[in-house]
Amino acid sequence: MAGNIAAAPNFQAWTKMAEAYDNLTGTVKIAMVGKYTGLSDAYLSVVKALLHACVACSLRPSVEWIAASDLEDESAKTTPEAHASAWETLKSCACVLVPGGFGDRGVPGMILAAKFARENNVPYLGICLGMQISVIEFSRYVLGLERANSEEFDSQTPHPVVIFMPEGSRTHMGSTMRLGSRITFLKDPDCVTSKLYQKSASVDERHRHRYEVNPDFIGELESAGLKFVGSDESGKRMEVLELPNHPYYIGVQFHPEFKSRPQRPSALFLGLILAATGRLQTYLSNLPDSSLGTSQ
Ligand SMILES: NC(=O)CC[C@H](N)C(=O)O
Repeated sequence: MAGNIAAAPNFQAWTKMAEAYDNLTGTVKIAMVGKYTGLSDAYLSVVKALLHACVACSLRPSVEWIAASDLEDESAKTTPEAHASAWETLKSCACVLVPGGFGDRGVPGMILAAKFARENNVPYLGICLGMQISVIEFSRYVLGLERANSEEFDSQTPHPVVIFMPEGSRTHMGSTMRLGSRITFLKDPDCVTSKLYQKSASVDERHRHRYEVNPDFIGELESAGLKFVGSDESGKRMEVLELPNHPYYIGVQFHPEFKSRPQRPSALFLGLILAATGRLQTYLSNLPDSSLGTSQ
């Protein structure tokens, strides 16, 4: 049964990558603003996706964990040292990432982090909850809807910019949770997201959420400058937002970290690291030839 004996594994490419990583000297500081910052395993896929993207850029990631609640105004009164240090750390980073999450703890701090990134041209990637945070932030501070919120955090909000949109899927399990791989259509071939995904018109990424951007507010948000460049096949579920005229400001309802692999970094994590190090425009203008081989 010689035919069934596995060939000796070929670790050449892996060894080369590991050796290259051992010799990397440059680092990039990434502010990770979340709820469970004491539990880095809670965001393991995100941390690995950052590593894959950084290695593709010949850099080491330096992940700076910021407890979102330390950024809040309330913390300036109750824990002034933690507040000062959280802001100092945020300001020292080359980019900001707000990962997925559930529940309202830390949400006001995440909103402040998204506002800081938007106003100061700091590259930002918001994943799932992080995208919803961007929409709340933009609604409050650009549209002037002071109490804009997600129904998840304030069921009485007069401006529900993020709402529960049950799907009742016959093909996907998960009760009220929208789970699994779904196709996102990118309508504008010139948007940064489409370019990063090798000029794709659609991408297939994984989901894990209940709430979505309220379709009733899309017109108002877009007129004020926030662009929804990706949606599901119905056109009603927003999947990707971008802020044009910003070095890199992207929010995604899906979780690009789950399909990231060593040597096949997630397109959007790669974009974040390239933008954080001032290399995004060169990379985009040289596509497709200089592609770093992303995961889709
Ligand atoms: N995975 C997430 O970030 C979920 C975001 C939000 N809590 C929702 O259910 O829609």
